[in-house]
Amino acid sequence: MENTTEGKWDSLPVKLHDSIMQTLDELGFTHMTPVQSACIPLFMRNKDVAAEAVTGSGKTLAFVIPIIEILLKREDKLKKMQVGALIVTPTRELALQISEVMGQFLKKFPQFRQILLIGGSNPIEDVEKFKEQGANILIATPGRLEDMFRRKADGLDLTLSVKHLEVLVLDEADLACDNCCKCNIYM
Ligand SMILES: Nc1ncnc2c1ncn2[C@@H]1O[C@H](COP(=O)(O)OP(=O)(O)OP(=O)(O)O)[C@@H](O)[C@H]1O
Repeated sequence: MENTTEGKWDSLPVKLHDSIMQTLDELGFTHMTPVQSACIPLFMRNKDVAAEAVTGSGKTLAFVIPIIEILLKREDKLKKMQVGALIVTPTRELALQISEVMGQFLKKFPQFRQILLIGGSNPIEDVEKFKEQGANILIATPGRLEDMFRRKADGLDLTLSVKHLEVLVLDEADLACDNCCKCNIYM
């Protein structure tokens, strides 16, 4: 990537976990992109962050890394059905991409489970998967997410699971709100 001019990862004011540094090394990502060096320190100090950056500027890692760091720093470890982070993204393709990146990093953190909740499959399969494997990080498109909140009768109480939420990411929020007529967010 061309635009990785913002210093090495170890120049961040907060030290990243060794396993994250190792994964970055394996990926060959020696330097941060501007959006990463701007967002990661704020995120890790639990600030609200709104970032606007062009496609391909490395936004995904700017929230994937802090999510893992924030969940690692929790005093009460997340249990199987406790969701600590929710990423909402407008398209299935974006959700898949984020899940792949998250998966690369979670290989070294087997204590965390992620689940991808997107349309195009039978929602009952998602309910069963969630109940069976649990999930601490949700990556979802809005429609399927809303569906999952209505599955108490099928044995999934998502409202209860998200009581432990620490991080909410609205990826491509402008696009999501352009497409969405179900909520009261106006931009
Ligand atoms: N620090 C880095 N060094 C080198 N490559 C990187 C770095 N961060 C991300 N990349 C790579 O750059 C590409 C674009 O990153 P990413 O998909 O996160 O961008 P984005 O801003 O989220 O794009 P989009 O708006 O399309 O979602 C990916 O292939 C990713 O692996």
